[in-house]
Amino acid sequence: MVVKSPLKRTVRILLVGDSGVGKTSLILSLVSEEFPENVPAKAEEITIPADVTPEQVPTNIVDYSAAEQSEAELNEQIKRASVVCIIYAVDDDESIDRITSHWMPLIRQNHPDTPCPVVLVGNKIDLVDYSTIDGIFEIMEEYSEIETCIECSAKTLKNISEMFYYAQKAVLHPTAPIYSVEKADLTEACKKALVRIFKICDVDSDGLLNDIELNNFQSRCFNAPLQPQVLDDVKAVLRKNLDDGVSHNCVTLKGFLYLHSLFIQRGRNETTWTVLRKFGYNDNLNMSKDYLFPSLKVPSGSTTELSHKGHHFLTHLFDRFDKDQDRALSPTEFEEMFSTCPTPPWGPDVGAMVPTNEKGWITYQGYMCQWALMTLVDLPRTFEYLGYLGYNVYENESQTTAVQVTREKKLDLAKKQSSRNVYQCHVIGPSGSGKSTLCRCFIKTHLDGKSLLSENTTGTPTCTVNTVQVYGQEKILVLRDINVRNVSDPLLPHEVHCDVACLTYDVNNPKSFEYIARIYIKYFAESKIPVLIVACKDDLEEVRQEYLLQPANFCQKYKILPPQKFSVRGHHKRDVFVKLATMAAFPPLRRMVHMLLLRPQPTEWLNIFYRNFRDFGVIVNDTTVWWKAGLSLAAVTALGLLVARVLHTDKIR
Ligand SMILES: Nc1nc2c(ncn2[C@@H]2O[C@H](COP(=O)(O)OP(=O)(O)OP(=O)(O)O)[C@@H](O)[C@H]2O)c(=O)[nH]1
Ligand SMILES: Nc1nc2c(ncn2[C@@H]2O[C@H](COP(=O)(O)OP(=O)(O)OP(=O)(O)O)[C@@H](O)[C@H]2O)c(=O)[nH]1
Ligand SMILES: [Ca+2]
Ligand SMILES: [Ca+2]
Repeated sequence: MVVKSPLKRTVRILLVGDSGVGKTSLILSLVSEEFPENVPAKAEEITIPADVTPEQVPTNIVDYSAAEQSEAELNEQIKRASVVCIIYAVDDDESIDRITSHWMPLIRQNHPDTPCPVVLVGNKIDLVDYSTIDGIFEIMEEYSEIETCIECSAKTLKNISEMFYYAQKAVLHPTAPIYSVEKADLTEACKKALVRIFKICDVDSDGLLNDIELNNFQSRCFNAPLQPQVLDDVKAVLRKNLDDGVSHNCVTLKGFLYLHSLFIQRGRNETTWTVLRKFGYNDNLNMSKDYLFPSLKVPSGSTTELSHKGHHFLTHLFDRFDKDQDRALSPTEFEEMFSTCPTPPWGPDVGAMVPTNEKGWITYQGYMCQWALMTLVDLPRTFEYLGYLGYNVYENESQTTAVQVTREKKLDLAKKQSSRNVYQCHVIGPSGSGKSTLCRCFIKTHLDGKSLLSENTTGTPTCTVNTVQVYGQEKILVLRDINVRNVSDPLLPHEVHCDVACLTYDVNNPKSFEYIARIYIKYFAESKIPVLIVACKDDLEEVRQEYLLQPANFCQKYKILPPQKFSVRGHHKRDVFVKLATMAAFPPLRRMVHMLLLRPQPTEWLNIFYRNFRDFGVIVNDTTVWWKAGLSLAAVTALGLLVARVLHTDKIR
């Protein structure tokens, strides 16, 4: 698939100029390829089909005649035109003076916002043996929207098709936005765009484009490789004209910019424009909305994750910019990576949300988690940044291929397993029960319990993201700390809705369980959302909860997994996260049927498992059902994980 360039759909060429200069004759000469002796005052509007025009764009040619049209009609036509050709007769000085005294002001007046490109056409050169071009150049300097001038003759047909070609080009590849004739240099906006393009093409980020990078650039933009001879010629031109256009046999940024100004000076604007459009720029040299925000339909109940391609692209990007290969991005590496974007996609506070190294620099894992989170909660932003980073150019397709839309949740539920890789877990519990600490533990794997507790936690974000292994497969879990101000405040639907809920209480606080018991009964007991109750601060003394049921009994009554003990000072802090991710990945198993044995002899769990089944009169089925997680039995045991037997939920209900 080739990325569609945001070209204008039709080109509308309007011919204006004083009476008798030859407008109608020019149009009819073009169409009939011979000079018509007798012409009407005004030619009918002509449409040239795309395939016979040099730029493959349908083109309308519109005549104007003062004899047939009012001032108002003329203004209307000027407004509708995508380019205006002002025709003068080379033998008529009056018609030349009128370019500046009448026509240019009239055109400007009708295009107050964005200038309309203009082509100056001197007709009837068959009548004189001099050129008017010198005087015309002066006018061109005065009006930047005048793209070109040309002298021609309707009578001898000289430069007739060229005139219409230039008009078409003036619309499709205008000079004014990219090159300042006055300064004889690229415009600032064009330079900025080309610098970004240079950086994206500079795959090894050494500030130079080597032959391979140049070739890739050429193939991507023009769908054809550079001939080796052409490469040498290009470098020879640079060496001849610039001191530092070539370095180590590679093209420098300065050389790259110089080449573009050379193309434009030679009238080859289309070369530069093709490059700019390929990299997403519109006619105003902004990155176009269509390019940055492709549309992708996401049914409700589905989520968005990075596809294999997206993952691959971002991994490659990371490797490119992790210059010292320490698997983390230093501030400089981070800045370099996002230098092709208007601003970085996330700020320095990201360290509080995803894994970092000891220095607080985002690790590869943290970086991928951050992208996963963005793709989940703010897909347009993922598209936008992939666009800035050059995904479309590298892959030669739209950013939508970097993302996959997951199957609707109800299908996951029906199939009793999920195809997703990213899950959302809501952490809910009374104030002080240890929610924030739990979330911090999730990402600060390099800190011990003591440092975790002593860390200054003000401004703790509501989200933490990390990877978790579920049966040997890497899943991403997003923990969202649901801050409830008052115990009596109701939870909003978006605070309830998630893939798994983690309800926390403080074993040391007798009043803390009641809150989550009520939350469970009110919001989760009847829902399909799996719930894990977490007994926090397990290192402190466990006290009796002031509630009609003690936590373990409560779980039994509601047929949910028994409370998972957790302490920042504990040794197996990750168990809780693995359990949450597993429950999210296998949603129908919200009742305790689903067991995950984390270490070879976690007899405690195994016992509870069987005991619970006995308690509820469930017959334990002996056949072991292995999840189709793509893992063989051997692989699972080799990983030290044991998947327990599973019963169909239906049997318990
Ligand atoms: N010698 C010469 N005569 C031309 C040329 N082009 C047009 N003419 C003549 O100039 C006269 C005016 O031409 P038109 O095509 O009617 O000019 P126009 O600009 O359409 O004029 P209005 O319709 O009055 O606005 C006619 O007699 C044409 O034959 C040319 O290239 N060379
Ligand atoms: N001993 C011990 N103290 C803990 C543990 N977890 C958290 N704490 C302490 O308990 C207090 C509350 O912990 P937080 O994580 O802030 O609790 P929270 O649920 O986020 O509270 P709010 O933000 O008010 O809703 C803090 O002083 C923590 O240091 C733990 O495992 N053991
Ligand atoms: Ca006419
Ligand atoms: Ca690094």
